[in-house]
Amino acid sequence: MNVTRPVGETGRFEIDIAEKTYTGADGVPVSVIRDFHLQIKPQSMTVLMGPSGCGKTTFLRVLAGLDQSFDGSIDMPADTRIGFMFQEPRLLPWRKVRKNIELVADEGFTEEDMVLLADALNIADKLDVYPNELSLGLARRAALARAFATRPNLLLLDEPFVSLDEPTADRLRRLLLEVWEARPTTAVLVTHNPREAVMLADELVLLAPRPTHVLETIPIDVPQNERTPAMIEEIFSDLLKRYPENFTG
Ligand SMILES: Nc1ncnc2c1ncn2[C@@H]1O[C@H](COP(=O)(O)OP(=O)(O)OP(=O)(O)O)[C@@H](O)[C@H]1O
Repeated sequence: MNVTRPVGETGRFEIDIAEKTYTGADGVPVSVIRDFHLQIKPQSMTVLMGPSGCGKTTFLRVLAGLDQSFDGSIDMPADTRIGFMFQEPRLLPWRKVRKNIELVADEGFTEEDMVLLADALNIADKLDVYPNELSLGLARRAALARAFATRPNLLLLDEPFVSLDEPTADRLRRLLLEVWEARPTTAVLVTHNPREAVMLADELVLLAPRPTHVLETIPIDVPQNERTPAMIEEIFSDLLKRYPENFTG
């Protein structure tokens, strides 16, 4: 494997994965990512959409540095701190929510920061309970608080709102936007939900089936906080016409 991380040379996030393979149970290598090139704009929200099993989680893990066995290079600013919100909240069940957040928080994270973050995510009254007392929606909020407490400049979110009822998912998307807009962070989010993608993305990236690569990068220029439900529907219908295979109603 040839992994290079020329950290901080460009000040941008520049991803160039020639190939990422897994070895199957039969010992045969399976290519999951191939010829994947993507530039992520600092402080933007990049949303990745692609077919099931195409390699989205694998890509996030490679980007986070959790998986370093690939051919290619990933260039990002030297001081990049990465926050990762996994599909499952992954809170430590034997620690109260507050402790889960404190354990990963950045050094300068104060009680005042904790209160501000908990207020922003509407979990102020849940800080002193254990994770197994939380609904999935609340656990996701706690996981989001934990991700932001690291004060990441690169926040990776793997289907953060999947398996939630729509009103809860919608509230959480708005909370994510509020917290993200308040502390500009480069974010990369994976979703299967096209309306969610249109609501959140500055750049919407369509991915090919496995071995995955970028099919299309679609900028959405209207600021997220100006996107009304009608506008989201309009952008969605337009994309449905232009990319019928990638967007389904
Ligand atoms: N550790 C592993 N070893 C072998 N194969 C793996 C491993 N992890 C994932 N895979 C395979 O790699 C492919 C891509 O998996 P990945 O989880 O990255 O896809 P995904 O696009 O995130 O999927 P989904 O849309 O279902 O969340 C799948 O075929 C999966 O079975």
